[in-house]
Amino acid sequence: MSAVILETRSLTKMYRQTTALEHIDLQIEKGKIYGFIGQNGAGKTTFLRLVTGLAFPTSGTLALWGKSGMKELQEQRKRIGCMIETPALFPTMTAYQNMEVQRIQRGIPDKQVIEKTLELVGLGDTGRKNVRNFSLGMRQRLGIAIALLNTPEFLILDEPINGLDPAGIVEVRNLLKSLNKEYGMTILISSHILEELYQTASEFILIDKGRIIEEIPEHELNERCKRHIAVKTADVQKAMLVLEERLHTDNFKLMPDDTIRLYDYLNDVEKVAAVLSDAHILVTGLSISGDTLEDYFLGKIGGTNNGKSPKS
Ligand SMILES: Nc1ncnc2c1ncn2[C@@H]1O[C@H](COP(=O)(O)OP(=O)(O)OP(=O)(O)O)[C@@H](O)[C@H]1O
Repeated sequence: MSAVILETRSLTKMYRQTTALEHIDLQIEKGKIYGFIGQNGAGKTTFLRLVTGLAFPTSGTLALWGKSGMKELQEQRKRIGCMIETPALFPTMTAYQNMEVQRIQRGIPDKQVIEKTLELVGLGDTGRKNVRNFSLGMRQRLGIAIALLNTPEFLILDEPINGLDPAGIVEVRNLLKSLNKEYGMTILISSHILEELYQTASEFILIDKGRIIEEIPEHELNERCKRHIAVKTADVQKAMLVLEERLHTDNFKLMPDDTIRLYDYLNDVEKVAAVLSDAHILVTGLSISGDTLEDYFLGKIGGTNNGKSPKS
């Protein structure tokens, strides 16, 4: 079993009348990349602030590396690097100078860590260029570099992809993946768009209105969103045989509710219907199903996509 880095039990945060987080039970395991997904106001930042000690819970408990006492938690937090909200950068300074300010503020003695970290995030060659001339992707990477100054084991990033263009998203994605792969760093990243964290995170935690609505690994998410023809019939065994023998495919799966998911012939549903009908199989349902990631997320939280109802 993987080591647990963060564990919360019934973690709750109230702001006067607003319940920002309600009874959050979560476990973050070592070595994984977690995508923390929720719409604006869902409670993501509040959760990350509680973990990093920027705010205190109203009730519930939080443990880091198994430690939960106030003093011990503060000690363990030294093992965390975080970027919560936009990093405060000095635009008229270089990347190196910005890092130096942070290093001194945080009392990190080793000066060499700056060059090493800038290299790591791909900003080693920015020399005398001022931060105001950086692209958004470069600024985000500099923000991440600042979070990495203390060589953390657990990296927490709040919306690091927000506002980035596709090239910037790829830059940040590659960086996070390599930090995870090369250094075994555990990473928790928040976003309001599931699609953005797809291909970066290996686990997804969906949050809505202060509550966790789902925790799902990437492969299961793919499985659920994969487009397929859903075949419903009482004669499941015979239908599967017909698919194999007459359509020459074994690219299907029998689901627990006895629906057959066929991943072939998506452009020729009529052929599937005809073949099953020729074999005298009574088909009670035949439709193309499968969500886009965003539809899936909106379906989970009961929202809509541009006024369209989410698919079930
Ligand atoms: N300091 C605060 N005082 C009062 N209410 C707050 C405070 N911080 C957050 N809230 C409220 O708590 C809820 C959760 O906010 P939070 O910022 O954690 O959401 P979020 O998922 O991070 O969204 P966003 O991406 O918009 O920041 C919201 O209703 C927000 O208005």
